[in-house]
Amino acid sequence: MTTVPIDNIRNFSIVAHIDHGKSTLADRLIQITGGMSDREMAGKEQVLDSMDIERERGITIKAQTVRLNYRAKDGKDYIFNLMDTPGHVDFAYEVSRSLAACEGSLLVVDASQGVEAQTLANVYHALDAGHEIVPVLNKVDLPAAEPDKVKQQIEDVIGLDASDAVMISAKTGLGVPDVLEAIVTRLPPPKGDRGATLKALLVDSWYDVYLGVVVLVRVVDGVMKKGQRIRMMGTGAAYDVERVGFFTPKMTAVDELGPGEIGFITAAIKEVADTRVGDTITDDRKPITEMLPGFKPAIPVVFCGLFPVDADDFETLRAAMGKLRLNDASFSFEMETSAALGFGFRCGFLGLLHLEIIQERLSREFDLNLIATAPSVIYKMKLNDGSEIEIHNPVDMPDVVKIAEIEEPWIEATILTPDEYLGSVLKLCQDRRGNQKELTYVGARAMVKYDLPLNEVVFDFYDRLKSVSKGYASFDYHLTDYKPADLVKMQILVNAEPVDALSMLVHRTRAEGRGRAMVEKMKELIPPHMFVIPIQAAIGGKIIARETVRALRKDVTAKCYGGDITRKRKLLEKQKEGKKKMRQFGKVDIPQEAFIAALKVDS
Ligand SMILES: Nc1nc2c(ncn2[C@@H]2O[C@H](COP(=O)(O)OP(=O)(O)OP(=O)(O)O)[C@@H](O)[C@H]2O)c(=O)[nH]1
Repeated sequence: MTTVPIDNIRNFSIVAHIDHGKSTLADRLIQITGGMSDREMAGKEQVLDSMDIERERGITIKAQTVRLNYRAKDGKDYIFNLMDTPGHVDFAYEVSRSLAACEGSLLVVDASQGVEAQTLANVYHALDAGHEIVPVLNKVDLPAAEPDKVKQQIEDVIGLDASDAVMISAKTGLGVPDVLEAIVTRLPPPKGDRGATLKALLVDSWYDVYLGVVVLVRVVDGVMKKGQRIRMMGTGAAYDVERVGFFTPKMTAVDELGPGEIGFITAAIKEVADTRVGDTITDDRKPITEMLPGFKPAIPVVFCGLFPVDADDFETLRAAMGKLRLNDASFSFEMETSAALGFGFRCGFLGLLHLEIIQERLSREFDLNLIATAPSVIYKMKLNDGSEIEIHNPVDMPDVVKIAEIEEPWIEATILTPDEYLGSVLKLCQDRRGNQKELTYVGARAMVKYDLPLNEVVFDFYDRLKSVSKGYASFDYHLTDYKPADLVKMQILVNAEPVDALSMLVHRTRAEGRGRAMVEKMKELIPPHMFVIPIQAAIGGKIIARETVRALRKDVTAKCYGGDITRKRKLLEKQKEGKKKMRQFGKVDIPQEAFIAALKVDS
């Protein structure tokens, strides 16, 4: 294999709002440049995030890269490294680190939809990474496409020159060859010195069942070779490189990667945790002294407890979480016990979507039936003795008399919505204690910026936003700072006993509404017992809402008149099955649905 001159390399990402056609375009580029045969492509839509790769890679949110060969109109051969980036707000961190390995981005905007919240968020990440950007208007085959309007939006809202935007239909293939030429002529090649000592960026790493830990690298200077002894500067660990290669998207082995190239290496690295994303890799024998800028670690911001419905599943749950964590260092968990729910885990996530993905995978792939407690954010508490603590589980909150001040995290949210839903969107943000910062228009759509407490967003904000805007509003956010807040710990008492899994920190002004909604939901879902069950919401000793489940004597076998014994047994079996989905709490059986419903209520 001949080495390619650095000037003939182009490293780029595709940034877009969800559904604007990023994966479809990536597939087209792979197909045209011959990265996969038509047969391989057929029936395998969306190569970049297809289910098999998702399975192989363990998790869809991981960035990955594909190398493409392209002979341009100038007659020269180019190498493209196309780096995939996740689209969702929770993974902004992963987007930034993928972008750090490239010099340019294709900004894909659906010409029938226009600029959306994540178009903005992602393009700003690309600009922050110093990228050259080529705007691409997709879906021009649709009758509703309005490319001229969308070009204007890109200029007005983002401030990018869109006069040379490439017009394409990733679906039909129209205009896609122009994208390939634009990559060559409008994106810059990487810079790097082949003769210098090895300096490479550790972009990502994951566990592969056959190869062990695979590390994705971007070589900046020098050459990464098979057999070379490398050193990870951040951790200080040294390894002998065993394999070097790239993805086409199939794994292809080579002897070396030169400056500007992106590919993978394997070495005898035991665990993904031994690699630090953003670390600088150098030659162990003559190490460089200055590290690359690196990244801030992704820190969990949303926490919740996950408990198996069936206590016997605890070990299975622990093993399943361990497996998921292998390829997702931003997911954290530690053991937790709850009087109501038994043994489980306190888990940390990058955001609500991340939480949903993990929960969904635990139940789908590991067949686990789980109860999740109310999501919580990290609160900072200043205590009267001058110390400061961080609380991410309401159960750990110290006695109120010891607390001098509580601070909660705030976010800045950007929401784009068609004008007709603006009123409802503003009301939703206002109800969630938001402060409006800006209201402008992007074509016919309103763009609002709100400061919101993260604590109010973790409670079904996405769902509410979608429902009040009939799915048309788009949303993006980033954390800003901590602000003092008048928060109280609200408890739910069933039969006069607090259910720890349902305690939460809420703003004082919102406590009564939420407490009322929760007890009402619980009342509907707790079946009548042989005694009266009071359900109360309380702050400290003060009851703020109350409902009562009336008593009922329920004899399921009474109907059988003592006659048919098999029928009687069947009924008892059935009742036992029903019981399995219940949590025994004191003398009361609370069905799993009651926990879920109580935590989902909106007030
Ligand atoms: N009509 C038309 N539909 C397209 C075009 N490009 C993509 N689509 C469709 O738009 C939908 C979204 O495309 P994707 O490629 O999955 O979008 P994405 O941006 O990768 O979305 P995520 O993977 O969710 O981030 C799919 O149903 C595609 O078939 C196009 O040029 N024209």
